[in-house]
Amino acid sequence: MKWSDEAWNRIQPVYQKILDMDFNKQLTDGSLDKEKFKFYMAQDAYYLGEFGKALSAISSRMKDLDDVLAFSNFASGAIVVERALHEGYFKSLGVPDDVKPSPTCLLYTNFLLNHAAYSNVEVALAAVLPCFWIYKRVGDYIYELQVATSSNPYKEWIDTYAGEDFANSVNQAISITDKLAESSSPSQRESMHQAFEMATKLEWMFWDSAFKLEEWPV
Ligand SMILES: Cc1ncc(CN)c(N)n1
Repeated sequence: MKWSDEAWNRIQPVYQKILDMDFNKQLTDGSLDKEKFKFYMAQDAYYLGEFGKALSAISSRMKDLDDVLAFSNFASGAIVVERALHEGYFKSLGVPDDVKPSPTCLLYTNFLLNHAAYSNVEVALAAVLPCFWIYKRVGDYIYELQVATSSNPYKEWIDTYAGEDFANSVNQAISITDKLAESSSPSQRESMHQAFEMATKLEWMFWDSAFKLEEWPV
């Protein structure tokens, strides 16, 4: 069985919880409170900048030049989206440019940067993979359900992750991760699973923190 098939099976309980989240249900039917979406957008812009740096660090650690190029393209793609959020949603929603990360956002981005810098590269790949794969699956799921209510104010955001370009990046990231997993030892493959599962939980926490408008306790 491919590493990615095993990984996807192992995260099913958390993935189902993600589909069931109020944030995603309300985004789908368009009833999500604007403040929550605004909070999410601001945090996501911070997240994407740090995610771009993690992808860039991973790119520099790859051996195969095609993989260096792929991760370097993913990194620039993340930063292009971050810039577009500032130009688009930040202006239309009135989000200030200097976003301070929430506790969950900081936890998640530091988790990714830490793996990108210090873990074996295949584990670093497994840590960033949910950022691609879960968004693709959740994006497709929301897209399918929202068609009936095309007046949804969040339609533009929903369309972003249901597009073909993103699908190609996701498939490429999965197959590079599988390739590295094939030449990894059983214990390295297990470390990859643990990083993948932890990042999946952090994805859940990221949506949850936006729904709660999470603040620093002190
Ligand atoms: C938190 C989060 N995770 C993943 C993605 C998709 N790259 C995102 N925009 N934001």
